[in-house]
Amino acid sequence: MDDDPEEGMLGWDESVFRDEHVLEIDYVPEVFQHRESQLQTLQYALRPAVRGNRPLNVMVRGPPGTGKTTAVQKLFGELGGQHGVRTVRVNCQVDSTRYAVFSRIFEEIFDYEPPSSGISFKKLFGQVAERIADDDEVLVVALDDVNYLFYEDEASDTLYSLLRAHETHSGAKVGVIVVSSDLDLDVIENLDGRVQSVFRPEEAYFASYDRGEITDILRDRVEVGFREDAVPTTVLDRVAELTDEAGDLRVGIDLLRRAGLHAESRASTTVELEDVEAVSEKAKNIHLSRSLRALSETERTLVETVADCDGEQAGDVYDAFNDRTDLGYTRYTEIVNKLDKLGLIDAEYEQLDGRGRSRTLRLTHDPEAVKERL
Ligand SMILES: Nc1ncnc2c1ncn2[C@@H]1O[C@H](COP(=O)(O)OP(=O)(O)OP(=O)(O)O)[C@@H](O)[C@H]1O
Repeated sequence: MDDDPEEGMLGWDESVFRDEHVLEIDYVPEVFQHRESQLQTLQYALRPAVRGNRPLNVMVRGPPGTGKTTAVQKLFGELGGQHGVRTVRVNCQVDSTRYAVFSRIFEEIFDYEPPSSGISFKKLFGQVAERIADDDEVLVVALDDVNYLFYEDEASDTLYSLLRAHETHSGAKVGVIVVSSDLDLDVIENLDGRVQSVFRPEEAYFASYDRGEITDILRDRVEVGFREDAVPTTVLDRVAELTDEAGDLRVGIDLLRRAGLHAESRASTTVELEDVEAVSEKAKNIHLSRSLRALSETERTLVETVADCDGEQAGDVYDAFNDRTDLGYTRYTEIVNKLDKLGLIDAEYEQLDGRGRSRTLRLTHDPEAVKERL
């Protein structure tokens, strides 16, 4: 029929997907390949907790999309079933002060929010510490995206309170996992001496996946997420290639989902290369959003400034940045280098006629797409 609204689409009951949910961003995968040594480090550090003792602290680092949060979720899933262990994951982008972190821990422990009428930190802390000491529980706190606590200058105080809880409440045993994708942030060096002496974490480094690893991981997703034979190897390989270029596994997972939806929209029961190409720009933006989200206020201001002065020389961009922030040239150069390393800008030296060399700053993404996400 000419005017059939479903013409050109798969029917509502047909799909390329077997379980689309596994391609959603908050899905915790059943199979977690290529992170064995990192999981071992975490297990080694947390093992004492299962025996009722204070665990070792851990610092989890590595570029975006390398499985850091997933590793913590998997481990907490296992530990949460153990008697006498309490695990709490705090997203520090949402809870970026010591008070907010402890409110979140309070809520997890008591199953209700602390009174919003503003109880003092001392009281909030006291109730949390008393409860775990009384229940003889070991508390393991993961501070995910811990860089936000540093931006707010709350990291030392937060860690200090967590790691020294036993001094005011004997029997309160707490271990901390800090998670950060900010590779420039030297977590330890930025802490007060009084915290450094008690923190001393084990390190678990999550390196970027190589092309083969990306393909393995995406193949697992395809197997559970798509109907048999819906995604040919050529398509999987192309998705892996684009994911490798973007350097973030999220891009690959999003690309698979979008390509599947695109195939359905043209009434195909198999995903083809044309579906991948049609959605690849959109999928890359998921990495852009994630990268921008992890930046501090000042770093974002510089991204915005570069968006406004795209292709201009570093000195001119600095003048515009300085107008907005009042920051000096040294700090400016540090941020330029960081954004360059993160792949958000290209800072390339160019020869100026007879005037030596200067860096030219360009965004690596479309300035409008960047501004929309700031
Ligand atoms: N080894 C793996 N196997 C299966 N899926 C994975 C693996 N590593 C990462 N993923 C998937 O990739 C996505 C990003 O992973 P995750 O959030 O754990 O990364 P991250 O290192 O914490 O990133 P960020 O630093 O940006 O927060 C998630 O959807 C996750 O399911």
